[in-house]
Amino acid sequence: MASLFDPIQLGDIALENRVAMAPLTRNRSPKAVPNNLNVVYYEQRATAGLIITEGTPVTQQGQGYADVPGLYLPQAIEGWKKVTDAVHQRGGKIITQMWHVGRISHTSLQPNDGAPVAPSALPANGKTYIINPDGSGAFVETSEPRALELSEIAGIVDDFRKGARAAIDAGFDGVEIHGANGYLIDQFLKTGANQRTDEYGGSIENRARLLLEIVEAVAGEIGGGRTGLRLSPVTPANNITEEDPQPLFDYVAGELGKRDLAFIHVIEGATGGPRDFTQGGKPFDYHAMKAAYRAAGGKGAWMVNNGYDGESAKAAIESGYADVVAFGRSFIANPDLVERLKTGATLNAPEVATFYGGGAKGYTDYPTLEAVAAE
Ligand SMILES: C=C(C(=O)O)c1ccccc1
Repeated sequence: MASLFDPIQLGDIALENRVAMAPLTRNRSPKAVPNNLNVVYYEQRATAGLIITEGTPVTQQGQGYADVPGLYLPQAIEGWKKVTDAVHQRGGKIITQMWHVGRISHTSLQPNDGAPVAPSALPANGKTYIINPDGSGAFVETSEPRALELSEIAGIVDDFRKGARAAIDAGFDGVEIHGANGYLIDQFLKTGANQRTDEYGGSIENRARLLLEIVEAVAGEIGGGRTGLRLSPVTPANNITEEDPQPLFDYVAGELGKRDLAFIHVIEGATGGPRDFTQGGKPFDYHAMKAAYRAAGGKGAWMVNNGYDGESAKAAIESGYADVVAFGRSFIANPDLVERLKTGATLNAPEVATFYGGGAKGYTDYPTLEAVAAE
């Protein structure tokens, strides 16, 4: 029976333990370039079995929030090299989450102040975070999106392929494709945001087409053994809705099972909220989704996330349901989370007020057990 602290092979990536750091947006990389403070933050958390970086847009069009790091500027790749070197020197493993926000953006963040793009011209009626000309930060309404032309879609698929190559050039051990939380790929998957009438809309097969094309392009570029994918079947994040998630995600899981991937990362319930959240009026069966993946030949690790603590994480691994458990807020506040879970030590409480934006406070100043003992 496996334990949360046993090593595991995630495709081509060997992990020391099964505790992953979930992707966490922190808005601390001005001009989309990773900086030395980011290096310290990730290095501090290198004892994670796997670090998944914050969402990292593959293009400026894919950027939806101020001060998030990208994969599309040469100086950003140089910045990421410092991060990956530091984590590797501590013996850690790190991948980046490749992101396209779709409609969750604002004209001020878009190329030529243009409209954000989406499967259909349906606004998210949500909020995003921008930096005003005077340097002050502000949450604003997301801008009205425009529907992507059919002729534009191949270019977005290629942007993910190029992003994956850039990630490997920056020293990452692999990538996670961000297919969750109401961003572009999730917008195409779900009926609440996708009302296209071409081959990317309507049927489940058509709505899953973009996701599968991106998976194939990325795995084709860097190898499936260094490619993972994050999905969120029922989340309401960014006002995304789906009228019948089970058949959609059983189909997606079955199609992914036919492709070589290192892992599938599933957010259970509402992101950062209730695990029993549902859409379409009935409970979602995550075990059925995993069974569809394995039945189709899927050999990638099964990573789970959302509201896990030490005990429920250990149970999920020891039962054989999950192979890896990803922790978000706990890693914000506990750089040495693995040690704390192993020893049953009390966890630092995360300070929500400093989650997004700012500097070292609430980012690199959380104490480790070692630091407290040395006081
Ligand atoms: C990348 C995010 C996600 O996946 O939900 C995100 C973005 C902004 C704030 C919190 C989370």
